[in-house]
Amino acid sequence: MTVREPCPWTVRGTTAEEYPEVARVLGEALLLPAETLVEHERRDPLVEHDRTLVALDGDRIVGTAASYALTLTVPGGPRPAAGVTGVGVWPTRRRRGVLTALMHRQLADVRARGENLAVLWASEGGIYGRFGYGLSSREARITVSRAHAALRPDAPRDPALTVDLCVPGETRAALAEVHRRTVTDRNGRFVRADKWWPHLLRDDERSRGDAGHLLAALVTGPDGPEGYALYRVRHRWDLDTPRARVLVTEVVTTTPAARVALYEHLFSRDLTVETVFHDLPLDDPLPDLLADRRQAAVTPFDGLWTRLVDLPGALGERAYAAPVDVALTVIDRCAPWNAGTWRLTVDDEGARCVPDAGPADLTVDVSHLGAAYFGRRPLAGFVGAGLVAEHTPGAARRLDTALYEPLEPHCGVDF
Ligand SMILES: CC(=O)SCCNC(=O)CCNC(=O)[C@H](O)C(C)(C)COP(=O)(O)OP(=O)(O)OC[C@H]1O[C@@H](n2cnc3c(N)ncnc32)[C@H](O)[C@@H]1OP(=O)(O)O
Repeated sequence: MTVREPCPWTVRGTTAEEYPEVARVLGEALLLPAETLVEHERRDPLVEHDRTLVALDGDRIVGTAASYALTLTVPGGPRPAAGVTGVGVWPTRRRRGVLTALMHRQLADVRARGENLAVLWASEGGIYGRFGYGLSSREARITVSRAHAALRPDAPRDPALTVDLCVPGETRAALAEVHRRTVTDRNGRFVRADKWWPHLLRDDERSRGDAGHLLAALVTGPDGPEGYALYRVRHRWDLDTPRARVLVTEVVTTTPAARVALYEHLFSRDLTVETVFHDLPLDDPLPDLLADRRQAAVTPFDGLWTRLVDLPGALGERAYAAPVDVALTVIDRCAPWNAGTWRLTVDDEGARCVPDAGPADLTVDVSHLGAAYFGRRPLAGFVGAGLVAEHTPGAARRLDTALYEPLEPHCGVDF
């Protein structure tokens, strides 16, 4: 894939005072009311203005790109990462290189901050590959009809657990505690700083849509909270027949029994016909817990895109499932410091990635290494597609074995 040369747009940082103008461009780009963005930000600040970039046409802002400083779970544990967000270009300035200019500057800034990775949720699948991002996770929407929601008799149940229905804002400390204990359970999750909660628990008319209030089902055991589910009920009657739906935005648990207690609570709401889990891990245990696993309708969707900002740093700070010694020629058109041949060695002394004179075992675009980073999108698949060149037979499989992670990644929060 070709990448434009960075175009001569001026890109600079911005300030909190300038946010209404940033929101004007971003809102128009994302088809959101700018005043809503500004109002949310005024009430519950989330934007990191010192990490927000704008592109200028004269003195007018025509493009924006921002990021959050995240502590992201990756194979081996939590690491600093840039959570890229707030990307938008004014409609009459598109396809003239504004985004390209923003992406180049942002990559350089992220690298200068010492963050080896950047991740994002893409509005469209065709945008970010050219900038070195690869789709690294798939998440799932799972729908279960109430008529077929019985769980297996041997699903783990704990009579010591209680489930209570709470106002989310009033039980935020318990939710945060449960989330904190589970953040390293899955790659792709990030430590949820306090400022995220008002956004995730927002319950105004806009966030409700045509559904009811946000509810928190909290599971508590003898030693305190063990899990929660956030959900709304969308009420419907079809003549004299109730047809409400339970819409679940998050399920977080510290034990299998707490998870079962929450599923049984969600499936037990009278007057409902089905439960829709908007974002679960692709390998969530829910289907296996059903008496008939085929009754779970699983729809995968794209999760995080990952970018190795500093390639030797990102590969060197990751944990591996097996030893490996492989030479990679890396193509990186946006981050020239990554381009060239590198030797990745994983042995008893740990992992290191250093420049190498070659010859290479594989030639790979940095976006495919980003896709493979969470250990669930094998490079062998890209070799099969003709997108990664394998010069040493078996090299991709050996690297995949080292990169392998047993669980699917799951971020769960579209930022
Ligand atoms: C992490 C997030 O915030 S995701 C949200 C992203 N924002 C949006 O979707 C808002 C609506 N869209 C926009 O604002 C703009 O169209 C953007 C930001 C997607 C692209 O901005 P532009 O300034 O037009 O991009 P730019 O001109 O730098 O294009 C670079 C290349 O990407 C391609 N490209 C740009 N947008 C798209 C797209 N949506 N789909 C496929 N290719 C695209 C261009 O064709 C160009 O290709 P080329 O170099 O081969 O000619």
